[in-house]
Amino acid sequence: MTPLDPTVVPPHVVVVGGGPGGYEAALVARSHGAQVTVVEQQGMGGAAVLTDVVPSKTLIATAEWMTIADRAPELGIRMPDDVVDPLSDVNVSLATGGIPVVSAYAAPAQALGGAGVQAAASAAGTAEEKRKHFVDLQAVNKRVLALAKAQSADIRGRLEREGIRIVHGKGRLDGPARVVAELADGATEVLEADSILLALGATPRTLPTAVPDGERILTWTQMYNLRELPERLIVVGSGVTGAEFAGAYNALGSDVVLVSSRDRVLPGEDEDAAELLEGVFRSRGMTVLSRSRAAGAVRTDDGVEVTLSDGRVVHGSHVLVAVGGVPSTSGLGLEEAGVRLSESGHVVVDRVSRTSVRGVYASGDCTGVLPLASVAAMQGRIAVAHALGDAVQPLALRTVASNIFTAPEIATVGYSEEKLRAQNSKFITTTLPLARNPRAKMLGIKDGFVKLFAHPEAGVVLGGVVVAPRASELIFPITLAVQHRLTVEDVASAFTIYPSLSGSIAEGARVLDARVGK
Ligand SMILES: Cc1cc2nc3c(=O)[nH]c(=O)nc-3n(C[C@H](O)[C@H](O)[C@H](O)COP(=O)(O)OP(=O)(O)OC[C@H]3O[C@@H](n4cnc5c(N)ncnc54)[C@H](O)[C@@H]3O)c2cc1C
Ligand SMILES: NC(=O)c1ccc[n+]([C@@H]2O[C@H](COP(=O)([O-])OP(=O)(O)OC[C@H]3O[C@@H](n4cnc5c(N)ncnc54)[C@H](O)[C@@H]3O)[C@@H](O)[C@H]2O)c1
Repeated sequence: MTPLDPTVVPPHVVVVGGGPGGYEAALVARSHGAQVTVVEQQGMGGAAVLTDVVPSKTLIATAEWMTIADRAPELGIRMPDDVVDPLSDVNVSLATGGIPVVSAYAAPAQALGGAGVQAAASAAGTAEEKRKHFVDLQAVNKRVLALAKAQSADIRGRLEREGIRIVHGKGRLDGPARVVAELADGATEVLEADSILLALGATPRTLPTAVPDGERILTWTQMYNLRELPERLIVVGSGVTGAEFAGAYNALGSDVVLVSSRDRVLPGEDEDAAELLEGVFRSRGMTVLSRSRAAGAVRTDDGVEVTLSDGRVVHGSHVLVAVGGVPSTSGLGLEEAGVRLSESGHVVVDRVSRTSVRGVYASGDCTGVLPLASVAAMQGRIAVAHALGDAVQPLALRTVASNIFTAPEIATVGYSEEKLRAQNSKFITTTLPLARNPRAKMLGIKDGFVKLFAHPEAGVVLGGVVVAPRASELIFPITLAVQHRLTVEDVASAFTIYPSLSGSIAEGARVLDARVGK
């Protein structure tokens, strides 16, 4: 970015909202020489850091260890329960010299330290019952919240070090060039701005018939206050949020019922990946109620009752309502200032994040473009670059990589199969099941695949899907290929480690390369 002329008064950029759509932009504007104020009502990092991305992925990190532990017996690690019975008990003690055998769950528990997985051995009960003894949800959530708080403090510190002013309060527009911040003590502060960036984010959508009480009927932002593992968690909504929480709690040991309004979980995602995940969910004991809409939820004496629209009633100890988000755009003077909102309440923006008002930009979840932290940050960066007169590349969603943090994870980049078919594009594709990959066999991984799409004549990689543990890491070579329009030959000719999961990506590229031009 070109720095501003130091002899002129720097422009004042006011950012409303300190999530990824706001704070990244603030840093860019500052590095460009602008005077920058961020108005944030909750905490720096926004919902992404305080309630959404960071806490959910931290919780999932604990759940992931439990999933890994599930594979342990197949890898030759014996559970104390396998050996602790009246006859074998003595043998075990002798064989280990009297030292207690480390539980299959204990290895991850020790590595996790304070992450809430305990190594207590249970002599009896189902797998789920045993897990409950191992997961100390209070400790898990304590870690989750502490990590989120620390991350928020890090971001705040970084912004302050860069000379960005942070105003703790609720911002609203007063015309097209002024933000009024309502401060915690009831006072207001008026901020005149040369450019305004609205990075307002979204909040959980709730159903009027299932009002969250923070104890039994919960939104995802309230899940981290749970002190004990829910006996039976009903998750309403099988979008990414619902699927991630359902998978995590299932792995932690809750009995989970997933209420999915569609034919399959994860509507809009790669069909094969979604089907595989649903199969894995079911095989792990989760109940998936397909084509089932929740009509409402009420508390009972000892739990909750969710009524489905067809009249069926599902009983549980807790219900998580994960039915999407609502943009935080109402009551902030946006329309009064001329900012156009869509019917859903999202701020309408173009590809350089301009709203309908000159000098007012918007980024992130409040725009509804693609609700991902990475996209929010990119929109924010583009917005301030444009506002400060720099040359910008309009937002291109073709190369966005995303990941669903279930077990296995589902990572995608580039064109999806659905999109390629919908636009009648010519493409070739191949799917390599991970079960055939030597490293996967060694690791005991059976569920997953690598799928690639390429142009049939040019051989250019158009997109890909990886379903695997840590698919979020494995997708990167495909992202590079899509970003830089590499061909399947380029990918196939690069060395991969033997044995490695990424070997399947190169192998897939080789399969497609053999078909290019045929
Ligand atoms: C459970 C869950 C998990 C997710 N996991 C991932 C993931 O793994 N990876 C990923 O890329 N994305 C993930 N997302 C999506 C991601 O959280 C969002 O795309 C991202 O938070 C958007 O950033 P943002 O800056 O637009 O909004 P937010 O992060 O919501 O931040 C907006 C901020 O603005 C503040 N604000 C709003 N109005 C005002 C006002 N009037 N005045 C002052 N401040 C205001 C809010 O309090 C908030 O702090 C997840 C979402 C959910 C729900
Ligand atoms: N790992 C990640 O990157 C990640 C994680 C979570 C969320 N996100 C982002 O947040 C966005 C929103 O995801 P989300 O899952 O919160 O919302 P969503 O809108 O994608 O999914 C909500 C689901 O709930 C269903 N639903 C609505 N009402 C229902 C009812 N009464 N009964 C049963 N089902 C009902 C909808 O049909 C939909 O499938 C995603 O598009 C994603 O980009 C990303």
